[in-house]
Amino acid sequence: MSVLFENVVLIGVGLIGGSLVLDLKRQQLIGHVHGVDLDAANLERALERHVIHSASTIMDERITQADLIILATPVGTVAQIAQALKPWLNHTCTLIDVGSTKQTTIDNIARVLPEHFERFVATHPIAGSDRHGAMAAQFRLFENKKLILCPHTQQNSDSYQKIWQLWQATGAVVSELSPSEHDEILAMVSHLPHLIAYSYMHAVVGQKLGEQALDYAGSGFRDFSRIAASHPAIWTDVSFANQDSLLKLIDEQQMQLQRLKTLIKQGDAQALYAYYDQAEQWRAAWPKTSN
Ligand SMILES: NC(=O)C1=CN([C@@H]2O[C@H](COP(=O)(O)OP(=O)(O)OC[C@H]3O[C@@H](n4cnc5c(N)ncnc54)[C@H](O)[C@@H]3O)[C@@H](O)[C@H]2O)C=CC1
Ligand SMILES: O=C(O)C(=O)Cc1ccc(O)cc1
Repeated sequence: MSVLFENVVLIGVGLIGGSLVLDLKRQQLIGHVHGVDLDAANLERALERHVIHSASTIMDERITQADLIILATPVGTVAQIAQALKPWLNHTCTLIDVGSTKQTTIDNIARVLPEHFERFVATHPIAGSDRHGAMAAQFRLFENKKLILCPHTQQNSDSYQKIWQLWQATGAVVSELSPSEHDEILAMVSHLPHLIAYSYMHAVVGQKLGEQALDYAGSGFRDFSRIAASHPAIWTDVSFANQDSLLKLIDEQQMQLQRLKTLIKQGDAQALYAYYDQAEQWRAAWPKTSN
């Protein structure tokens, strides 16, 4: 495949943005990568690790040369970054994001950069970890992982096709969802699980023996709580951006816990067994249909 983009600006040189440009540079699908990040020390590490070729803590005239801009910062920063980009964007530049929620980002780009909206492609890799920053960037993070594109009504087909190709080149399995479906679905399988993991840490440590209890926790607790070590900036922004879906799901979760409480209090072993058995079957069947 020939070079897809000659001049890339990566805004947010962290786990996701850094991993994406590492793969694309290795395959020579992109040329020069200029990193922009608020954190100067993080940019130093990115330069040392050859994640990016040049770096800046501010938007400047280098943006005008970009034929691809990758937005890889927490979703709550998008409107303000779009505003800062506005004076520098050339009209043929493709703009993408990698954020965990899609609707508010699409709305913000349409509002702040209306003349550029057709060249904005909303993307979301369902891959990552609880690590963050340029030191966490790694090759092949997206291989065999799902990648969701959320096309919008004004989509420029040239930008869209190229971004599809770009993600396919990382080994990701690309599919499409509408932004609203995306946010509703990801609330269930990614966002609420993170919020529950955070809240469970509070529930445990809030107990009299809580801190001591952590010394005795095993692999089940390790698996369940790993995502509570994720960066709070990401999840604070996700919580607000996807609040409609999340608030409904929190209510639903409270009802499920209430149901458990009732079954235990009633001593209804049969109903409790059936409840666990059903969940066990759904979970056991799941990896067969997932990549
Ligand atoms: N962590 C994960 O596993 C996944 C995260 N995402 C999404 O990818 C995006 C990036 O997340 P990560 O790479 O995990 O985060 P990260 O924390 O590793 O990297 C984000 C970088 O953005 C910088 N930053 C924050 N605000 C900024 C601003 N206003 N201007 C310039 N730089 C700024 C930070 O200093 C940091 O270096 C987020 O929108 C997140 O929702 C998507 C898939 C997986
Ligand atoms: O740490 C994990 O396992 C994750 O769930 C990673 C993750 C975090 C945020 C996303 O939007 C997508 C994937």
